[in-house]
Amino acid sequence: MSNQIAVKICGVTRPADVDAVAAAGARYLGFNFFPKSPRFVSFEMARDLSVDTPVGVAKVGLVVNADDAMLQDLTDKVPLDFLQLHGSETPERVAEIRARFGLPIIKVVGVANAADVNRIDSYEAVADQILVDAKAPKDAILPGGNGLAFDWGLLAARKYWRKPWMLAGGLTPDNVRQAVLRTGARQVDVASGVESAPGVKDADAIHDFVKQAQIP
Ligand SMILES: O=C(O)c1ccccc1N[C@@H]1O[C@H](COP(=O)(O)O)[C@@H](O)[C@H]1O
Repeated sequence: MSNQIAVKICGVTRPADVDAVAAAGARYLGFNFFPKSPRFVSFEMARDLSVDTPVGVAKVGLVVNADDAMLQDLTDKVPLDFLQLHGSETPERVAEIRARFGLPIIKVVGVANAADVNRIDSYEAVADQILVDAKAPKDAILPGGNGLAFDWGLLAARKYWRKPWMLAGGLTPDNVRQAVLRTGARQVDVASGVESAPGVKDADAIHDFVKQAQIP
């Protein structure tokens, strides 16, 4: 039976992580190309991990305000299914990347208040999916992957967009069920919440997360 709530496990770095993601029944895995992340992988590492990834698991490349040269090199070297834009890319830049590199785009919008939720509207026409994440604190080194949740109540009035969307930010095996029930999300994404240490994925936690995300 396929999982009704699609799960993305972001920031895999080892072949064992790919195996754990596939065994748990997650729909997507993410390779993180942001150099300051503890989950960073080189293009070569991601290409090797891609070979191990079963066809039923979509490979997402996470980049932050990447320029065309970086994206060209990335898409030449790594067989990705999606690009996840986790920076301050404008709707115009999202449309440009989508047209130039020919991959579906997951655009991340960081949310801390109702105005941030309204910003999602401007990306609906240009992105293939929206990822609603907690907005990173101003002094944070990472624009995501900080294990911070936002007030899910902010989505109460506006959780139905025309494009598929994912919920992210501080999700764990312990809170993902509540998050799905509170927000109506059909897709969820996690990085730090399934790790034993920053950048080190835990197979049991991945399994638990995917299981807990499913509403009986
Ligand atoms: O995980 C990272 O290191 C990271 C770095 C830069 C941008 C985004 C990053 N991760 C993404 O952040 C969200 C939420 O992460 P968490 O579950 O709260 O740890 C997730 O979408 C990752 O894709």
